[in-house]
Amino acid sequence: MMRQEPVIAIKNLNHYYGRGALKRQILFDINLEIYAGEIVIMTGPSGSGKTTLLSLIGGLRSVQEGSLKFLSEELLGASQNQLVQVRRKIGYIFQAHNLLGFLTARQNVQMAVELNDAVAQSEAIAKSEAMLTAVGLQERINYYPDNLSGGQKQRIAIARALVNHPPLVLADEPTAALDKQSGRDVVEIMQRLAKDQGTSILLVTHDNRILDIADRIVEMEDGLLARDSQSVVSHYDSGVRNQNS
Ligand SMILES: Nc1ncnc2c1ncn2[C@@H]1O[C@H](COP(=O)(O)OP(=O)(O)OP(=O)(O)O)[C@@H](O)[C@H]1O
Repeated sequence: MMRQEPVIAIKNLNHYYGRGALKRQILFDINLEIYAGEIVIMTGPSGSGKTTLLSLIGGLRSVQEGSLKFLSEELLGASQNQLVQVRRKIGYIFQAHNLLGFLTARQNVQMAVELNDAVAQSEAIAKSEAMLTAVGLQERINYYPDNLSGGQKQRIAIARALVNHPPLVLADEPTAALDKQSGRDVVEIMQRLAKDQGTSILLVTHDNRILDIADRIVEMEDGLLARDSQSVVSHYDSGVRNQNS
């Protein structure tokens, strides 16, 4: 079977901050492909370039050198308008969930639906409630974020990121502020929804307790992609192990 086009295809990507004498290279010759439905976890020490790479993939920063394709569309040289269109096709989940405090759980999700396409309000409400139910918040639909736990707030953020069925979700430390069980719940919900919808997830984390949800783990080190496990236990490895046991 032929493999589909990757959702993300990065080739020989370099990135720099500063200019003139202060110019400093932050990313070095990054090569990475992410396919539909894949969950990729990115780890690496602080300052290794993870957030920079995530922001380039998310169309939040302009690509300077190399090639970065989102759904076959080249982002090197893309206009601001093109980047806006790309951002519309991506769900973002950040450590600080960025919910609006004066809106209820449902209204926070509904806003994402209404910003994205011209749907009737009743349909936007129905979609938002269905998504909040999918993340287990059916009893909390009309609550304000301040009256919910950290894990529940993060589940609203997941519902908001996934409600438009984006091909890609970018998550930066989504479990950082959560206790062990809530963090686990949150990533398992992300995993289930991603598999159901065929969404790819790129998740940056320092949280070793959630590595097992990944199809692949990539590791950044000093601006280089130091390690890329094509799968956590490759078929080849498990085959060899079986033969020898
Ligand atoms: N806007 C900026 N201008 C100049 N330098 C920056 C800027 N943003 C980040 N850097 C530098 O680029 C390097 C990579 O930063 P980045 O935030 O991508 O790392 P990170 O791996 O995400 O770190 P952390 O895990 O702490 O979030 C760091 O040395 C940082 O100081």
